Amino acid sequence: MESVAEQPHALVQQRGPILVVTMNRPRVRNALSTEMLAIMRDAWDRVDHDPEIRACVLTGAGGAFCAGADLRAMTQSHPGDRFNGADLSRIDALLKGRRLSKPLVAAVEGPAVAGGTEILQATDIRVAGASARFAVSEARWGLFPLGGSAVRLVRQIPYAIAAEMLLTGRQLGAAEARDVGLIGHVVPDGQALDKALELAGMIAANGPLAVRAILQTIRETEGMAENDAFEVESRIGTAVFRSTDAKEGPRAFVEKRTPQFQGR
Ligand SMILES: C[C@H]([C@H](O)CC(=O)SCCNC(=O)CCNC(=O)[C@H](O)C(C)(C)COP(=O)(O)OP(=O)(O)OC[C@H]1O[C@@H](n2cnc3c(N)ncnc32)[C@H](O)[C@@H]1OP(=O)(O)O)[C@H]1CC[C@H]2[C@@H]3CCC4=CC(=O)CC[C@]4(C)[C@H]3CC[C@]12C
Repeated sequence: MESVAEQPHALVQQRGPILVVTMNRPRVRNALSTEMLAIMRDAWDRVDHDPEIRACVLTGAGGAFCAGADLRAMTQSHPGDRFNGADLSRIDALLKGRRLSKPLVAAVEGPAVAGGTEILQATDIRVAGASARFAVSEARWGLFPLGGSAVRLVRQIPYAIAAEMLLTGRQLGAAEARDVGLIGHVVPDGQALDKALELAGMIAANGPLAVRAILQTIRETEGMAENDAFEVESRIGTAVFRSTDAKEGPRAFVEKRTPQFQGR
C-alpha cells in the first residue's frame, strides 16, 4: 500500500505564469499510473489553452523523477492485453505524438528510468540533481519502450549512446547525461526544481508571442530540409515582428525599462 494513499498521483500547481506538474507516487519512485497519466494529460491541455501560463515544469516527488510504467500493475494480466485496440502512435500524457505549445522544463532528482526517460525526451530544457540517473530499461524486462524512445532518443543524442541505452538498459549518471546532451544542467542534489523554476521564469519574462513562435518553428521544422524549413521559419517569424510586443521590446530597451508585453 502507498504511504500517501489519499494523495493524487500527480500534483498540478500554478506559480504565477508557470505551471508545475509533480508526479506523485514517491513510494514507487513515481511509477506511472492511469490516474497520474490522466492528470498529466489534463495539465498539458491547460498549458496549451490558458494564456496566463507561459511555461511549465515537470518534476517528481520524494527525490525521484519517474520509474516508468508500473511493473507491479503489469503482473495483474498479460501486459499486451492493455493495448487491445489502443492507438499507441500517440500517447498524450507522455507527450508522444503531441507537443506542447509552451516550453516544458524538466527538473529531475534521482531515477528517471524507462517511461521516466521517455517523457524526459518531450521536454525542452532539462535540469538534474547530481545523483540523478537515466535509463531506458524496458528491454531488461522483455518489454519495448513504447513511450517513443526507439524513435526519439537517436534523434536527440549521439547514435552510439542512444543505441547502447536502448539495447543494454545501462544507466547514465547526471554528468554523463549532460556530456552526451540528454540534459542541459547538473545542479547539487535537491536544487533541480529551483533551477528549473529559474529557467522557466526567464522564459515567462520574455515576449510570449516570440517564445511560442520560436518553439513552433523548432517543432514544425524538425526533420525538414534547411531551405524548406526557412520558409516555415520566415512565415512564423515575420508575424512576431508585426506584433505590438515587437514595438514594445525595442522601445523598452531604449527607455531602459522592463518590457510590458501584451501577447499581441
Ligand atoms: C511502454 C511504456 C514504457 O516504455 C514501459 C515502461 O516504462 S516499463 C517500466 C520499466 N521500469 C523500470 O525498469 C524501472 C524499475 N525500477 C527500478 O529499476 C528501480 O526501482 C529504480 C532505479 C527506479 C529505483 O531504484 P531504487 O533502488 O531507488 O528503489 P527501489 O528499492 O528499486 O524501488 C523502491 C520501490 O519502488 C518500487 N518500484 C520502482 N519502480 C517501479 C515500477 N516501475 N513499477 C512498480 N514499482 C516500482 C519498487 O518495487 C520498490 O517497492 P518495494 O515495495 O520496496 O518493492 C509505457 C509507459 C506508460 C504506458 C502507457 C500507460 C497508459 C496506458 C494505459 C492503457 O491502458 C493502454 C496502454 C497505455 C497507453 C500504456 C502503454 C505503455 C506505456 C506507454
